[in-house]
Amino acid sequence: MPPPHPDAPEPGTRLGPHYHQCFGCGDEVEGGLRLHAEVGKDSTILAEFTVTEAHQGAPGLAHGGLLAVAFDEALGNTVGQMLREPAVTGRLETDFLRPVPVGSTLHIVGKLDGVAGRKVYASADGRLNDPDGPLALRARALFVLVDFSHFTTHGTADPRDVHPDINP
Ligand SMILES: CCCCC/C=C\C/C=C\C/C=C\C/C=C\CCCC(=O)SCCNC(=O)CCNC(=O)[C@H](O)C(C)(C)COP(=O)(O)OP(=O)(O)OC[C@H]1O[C@@H](n2cnc3c(N)ncnc32)[C@H](O)[C@@H]1OP(=O)(O)O
Repeated sequence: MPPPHPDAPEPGTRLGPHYHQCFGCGDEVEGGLRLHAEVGKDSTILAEFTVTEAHQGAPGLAHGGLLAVAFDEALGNTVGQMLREPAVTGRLETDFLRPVPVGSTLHIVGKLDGVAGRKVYASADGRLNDPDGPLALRARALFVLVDFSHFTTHGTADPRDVHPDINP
């Protein structure tokens, strides 16, 4: 494991949206997850997602795909904040261990597991309603480090922006 980047934010730092229209963390998206995140101890990212009626798959229960979005977001944040390099999800694997009811808050802890060239391995646990609550989901992901041109070539990011819309 490489150490965190020297510019990685300190434990306790609250992290704003990395992009205001991001479905996972953006504050301008109707029905988005509005995931809140902060830096935890030992290079972890702590994220919270409260399930609303907009996130249902069955009556009163969260949709599994949306829960996977929360993990994609928390894991992407873990990789981006700790390595301070742009990366995209190559693979995301999610174990759904307990139903997640509307109104509950998932407490997600993301951590880096390893780096091999451009491949970054990360994993996260999600607990119900309390950081020590019952384990509801577990996810593992492979992110691939990319140049910022990935977002200007394939998306609509402005090539003049060296840094995308990232807070802080
Ligand atoms: C400018 C400064 C910026 C600083 C940034 C700082 C801070 C950022 C902070 C915070 C960010 C916060 C939050 C982020 C939040 C959310 C995250 C959401 C992320 C997403 O939601 S993002 C959308 C979904 N995502 C995609 O849209 C990807 C589509 N895809 C591709 O764009 C290509 O597919 C790509 C680029 C992945 C690879 O393409 P490529 O041509 O560049 O590289 P290549 O194929 O050679 O792969 C290289 C090595 O990865 C292995 N590999 C690749 N894919 C694999 C797989 N699936 N399974 C197993 N291994 C895989 C290969 O096997 C090879 O391994 P090896 O080196 O060992 O041969």
